[in-house]
Amino acid sequence: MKIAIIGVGNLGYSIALGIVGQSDIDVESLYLSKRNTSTLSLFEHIPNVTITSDNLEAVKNSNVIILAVQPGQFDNVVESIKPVLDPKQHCIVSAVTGRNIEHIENLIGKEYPIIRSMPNTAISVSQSMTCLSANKLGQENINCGKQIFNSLGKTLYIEEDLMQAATVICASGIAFWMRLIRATSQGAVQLGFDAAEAQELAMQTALGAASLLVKSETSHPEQEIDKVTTPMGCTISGLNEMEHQGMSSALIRGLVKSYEKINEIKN
Ligand SMILES: NC(=O)C1=CN([C@@H]2O[C@H](COP(=O)(O)OP(=O)(O)OC[C@H]3O[C@@H](n4cnc5c(N)ncnc54)[C@H](O)[C@@H]3O)[C@@H](O)[C@H]2O)C=CC1
Ligand SMILES: O=C(O)[C@@H]1CCC=N1
Repeated sequence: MKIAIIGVGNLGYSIALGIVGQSDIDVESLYLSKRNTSTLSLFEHIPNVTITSDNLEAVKNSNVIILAVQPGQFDNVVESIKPVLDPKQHCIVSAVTGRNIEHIENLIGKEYPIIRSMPNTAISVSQSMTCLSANKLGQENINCGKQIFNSLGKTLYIEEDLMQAATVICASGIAFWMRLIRATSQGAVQLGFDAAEAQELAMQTALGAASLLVKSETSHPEQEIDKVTTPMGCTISGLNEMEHQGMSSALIRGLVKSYEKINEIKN
C-alpha cells in the first residue's frame, strides 16, 4: 500500500504514528504532507516515510490518499490535487468533518472510490474506533480503508447519515472520556493519592471497565455494576449521589449539544 496523508495536524499526525507503529499491513511508502513540515521531525528517519510540503508529489506517488485537513481548507486542497488524481490509481479516504461523499464527488467526480472515515486520535496507539461509509466504488474497494483502520483499532461500516453522530461519540468522545478520567484523578487526589498515582488508578480502572465489556460480549454495563454494588455499600452510595447530581443526564445532554453543534457545520 502506498499511502499519502494530506494535512498532518492533530489527526493526521495520530494516523501517521499508528501506521508507522503497526505491522499488520504492508506499507510500501508513506507520504506526510503539510505546509510547515517542522513538526514532523519524529518521522524523519523512518524507512519508507517521506516528509513533504508538496501535496502533488505525495499524491502522485501514492494510491491511498487520506485527507485530514480542516473543513475550511478541504475544497482548496482537493481542487489543487485534482490535476494529478487518477481514478485507476487513487482511492480517496477523507477524515474531514462535515464534508459528505456527494460534496467530494462534486469536486472530483463519481469515478473515484471515496471512503469517508471518522477515526479518533487513539489511532496513534492502534485503538481507534473508526466509522466508515463509502460511495459505490468505495464500497467495492472498502478493503483499502478497512485494512488500514482495522490494523489501527476497530471499524464499523455505517450509513453516511450517521457520520455526524459517530463523530460526536467516537472522535469527540476521546475528549469526553479524558475529562471523566481527569475528574476521577482529581477525586483520587482529594482522597489521598499523589497526582501520578491518582492518574494511574483512574486510567487502569477505566481500561478495566471497558475491557470487561469488550471481552465478555454478552455483558451489559448494568450487569457489571450489579457485581460491584454491595447492598448498603459504598459503591451504590457514590453511584446514586452521582446520578442525583445528574451524571448520566449531563453526559447525554453533552452528546446531544455536541451533535447539534456539528450539524451547524454546513457541507
Ligand atoms: N482532531 C481530531 O481528533 C479529529 C479530527 N477530525 C477531522 O480531521 C480534520 C483535521 O483535524 P485536526 O487534525 O484536528 O486539524 P489540524 O488543524 O490540527 O490539522 C490540519 C492540518 O492540515 C494542514 N494543512 C492545511 N492546509 C494544507 C494544505 N493546503 N496542504 C497540506 N496540509 C495543509 C495544516 O497545516 C494542519 O497540519 C478536520 O476536518 C477534523 O474535523 C476527525 C476526527 C478526529
Ligand atoms: O471538535 C471538532 O469539531 C473535531 C471533530 C471531531 C474532533 N474534532
